[in-house]
Amino acid sequence: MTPEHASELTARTCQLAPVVPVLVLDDASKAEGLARALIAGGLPALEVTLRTPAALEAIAEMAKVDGGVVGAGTLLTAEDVEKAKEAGASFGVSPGATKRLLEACEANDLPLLPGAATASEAMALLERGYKTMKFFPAEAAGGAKALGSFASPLPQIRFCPTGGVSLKNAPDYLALPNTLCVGGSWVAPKDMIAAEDWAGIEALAAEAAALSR
Ligand SMILES: O=C(O)C(=O)C[C@H](O)[C@H](O)COP(=O)(O)O
Repeated sequence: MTPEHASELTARTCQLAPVVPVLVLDDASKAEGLARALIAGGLPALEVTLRTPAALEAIAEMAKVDGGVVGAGTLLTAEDVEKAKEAGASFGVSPGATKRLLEACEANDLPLLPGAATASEAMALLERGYKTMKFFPAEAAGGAKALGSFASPLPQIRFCPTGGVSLKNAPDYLALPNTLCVGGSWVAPKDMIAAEDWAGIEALAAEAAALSR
């Protein structure tokens, strides 16, 4: 998969809703209920981070749920890419970008939303053909003000800011010309997942889905 094609596909995924939930699952048995709640609330694109032993099984469970598009987050290695693809991930997300990771995603046809925090990192990805990127760590890297400043010199790049994004500050990012959506974990709190509070999570999702772009 070329970087250009990957960016077209990840841009489409980012445009499904204003927010892409960033999910950390410790128990794969919660995956289906969580996916159904988020999709019912209006957030079909789901990023399951590869930070727990349950993550790959959770991706496989979520991939079976109609109406969703499940991706793998926190991709760090070529092995992560291969396992995520095998589990049924439709896209990948990474906190940064290395040559090996980019090569693995391109070779395994996994559309990647690669992370970038600076103009130089964004330029290096652009040079390779990526035009849709994650701005991470968003708040720590300067927030909406910093991301907005990329729009003039780098107008061809669109971003999904994640890292410290919340319902409160999401509108600042979504108002930017170079932001497609935001990513955040606030819509699926660990305690609500553990309690299987699917109605509560659906309500958080609906609140996020109502954010205007
Ligand atoms: O590791 C990745 O590939 C990521 O996607 C990083 C996550 O987007 C952020 O860690 C989410 O940050 P919070 O929403 O503040 O919890």
